[in-house]
Amino acid sequence: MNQQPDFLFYSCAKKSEDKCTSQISISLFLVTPSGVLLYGPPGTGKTLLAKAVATECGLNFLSVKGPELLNMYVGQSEENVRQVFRRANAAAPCVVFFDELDSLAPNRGHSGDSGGVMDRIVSALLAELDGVADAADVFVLAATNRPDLLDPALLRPGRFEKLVFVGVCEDHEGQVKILRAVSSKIPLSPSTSLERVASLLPLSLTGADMYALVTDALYTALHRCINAVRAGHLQEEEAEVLVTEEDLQKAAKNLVPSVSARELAHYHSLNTVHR
Ligand SMILES: Nc1ncnc2c1ncn2[C@@H]1O[C@H](COP(=O)(O)OP(=O)(O)OP(=O)(O)O)[C@@H](O)[C@H]1O
Repeated sequence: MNQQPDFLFYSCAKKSEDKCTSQISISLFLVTPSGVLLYGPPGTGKTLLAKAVATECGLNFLSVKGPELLNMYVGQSEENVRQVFRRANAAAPCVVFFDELDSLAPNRGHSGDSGGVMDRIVSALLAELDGVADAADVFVLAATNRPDLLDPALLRPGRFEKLVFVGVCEDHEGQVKILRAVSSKIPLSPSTSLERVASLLPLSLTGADMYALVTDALYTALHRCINAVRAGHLQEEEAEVLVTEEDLQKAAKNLVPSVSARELAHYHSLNTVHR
């Protein structure tokens, strides 16, 4: 099964407004006792989505970055993997989320380490995943930017059987929703139209790019405010930082998408392979 990207883009931005997305997330779990693998370019909201799923389902959330489990001492990395599952069982009902899964479970025999350490970690992970399939209230989610590097045994039934592609936003409507979410804590001038700002954006931006855009506009507004106080045009106590539409438009002009067209095409080809 492969969910369409739209639901994923909007799931975080719309979390509080639209219960429909969370219902999709919940049903994703209810229909599958196995794990779900989120894959796609960096910064598209895979981690956010995993957190949103746990929150919406009212489950505990245990997040582990793959490289954190790697250890130089013999046998310790495998033990770290087993410990994560022990902690997940203790925290059940719980979502355990493995970020950067490719660093933990590369294709066996191709990882290039001399002692076969990575192979043993993958085997330990597979054994734990098989065990978790029997535990009704521990759900496994993982994310990767490189699904092509993963050990294929991970994708077999009962393990990460469901693959979900999380791509960039491909319409301005979706971009407005993400802009709204990432600017929710920023003082925007009331006349700002996020629709007009979104209409200037290329359709290849990740959520993280849009967060960078809004932060850039905030810095411009901050500098304006500081300069006005320094020049004596404003008293410090009456200075108010307000991000205007012009600030956002300027940031939009300077923004370079973090994922190139070539990389996007590569992810789309992977999406077709895993569909
Ligand atoms: N759909 C979205 N809605 C709102 N904000 C988003 C969205 N996607 C990304 N962001 C912003 O980008 C930041 C990074 O997102 P996140 O860490 O979830 O991406 P990721 O796909 O897990 O990245 P990586 O692959 O590098 O781990 C978030 O903290 C948030 O500010």
